[in-house]
Amino acid sequence: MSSLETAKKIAARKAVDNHVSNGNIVGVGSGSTIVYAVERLSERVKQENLDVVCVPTSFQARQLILSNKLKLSDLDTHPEIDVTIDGADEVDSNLNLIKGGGGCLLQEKIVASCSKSMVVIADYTKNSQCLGEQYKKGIPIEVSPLGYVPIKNKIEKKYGGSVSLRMAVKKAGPVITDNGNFILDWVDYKSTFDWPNVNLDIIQIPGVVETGLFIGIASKAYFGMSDGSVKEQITS
Ligand SMILES: O=C[C@H](O)[C@H](O)[C@H](O)COP(=O)(O)O
Repeated sequence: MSSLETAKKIAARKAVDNHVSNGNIVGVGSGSTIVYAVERLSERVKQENLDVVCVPTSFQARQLILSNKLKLSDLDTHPEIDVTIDGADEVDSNLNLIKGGGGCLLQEKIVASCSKSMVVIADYTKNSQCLGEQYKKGIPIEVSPLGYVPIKNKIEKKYGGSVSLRMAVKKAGPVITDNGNFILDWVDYKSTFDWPNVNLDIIQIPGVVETGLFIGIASKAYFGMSDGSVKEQITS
């Protein structure tokens, strides 16, 4: 296993061990790091006979829950979640996040917003001082297909940088999210922006469904480090 995968795994396992207990409703994030968390959760459920219910944040998360034989639920049945564990593309020093590199940001944000706490799991490359310092693929913005060109133009005109439609790799055409929307990726923005205000402003543009900026949502992050240790970060 590469040092990056080991870092993801140790962060994920520690978060599950520290934050999940018997009777919990757990929000299950998306991406590659969450795979290790679900594996650990499944181990603990078997070993400790835990009664845990899982609410997915994506089609991928749903499949992971099912393939690990965990109890699957949804927000209709469990609108209040004890803890959501999820990955991130970048985490700044205030625990503000960029998410949505895998296109799952909308459901992730809804589930996180229904949770008493959101715990982030990531490898050491995701840990930064300010957003945009490490992650160069841009801030994902989920939009209604009808409005993607005017939304792109409005963001570029007001804030600069460059906004592009995310294209699929194994299909000729755009990426379609689990919710039937498009994803715009915004690069070359100023890393010194006032992110809470920029986020609120972008969400106001008609046709914007959600942004991958998670501001003031996460309460703790676990970073797997290259030396095999796990760094814990909380909000100040
Ligand atoms: O859309 C994807 C999600 O926001 C992921 O949680 C995020 O991209 C981090 O993924 P990974 O754990 O693969 O780095």
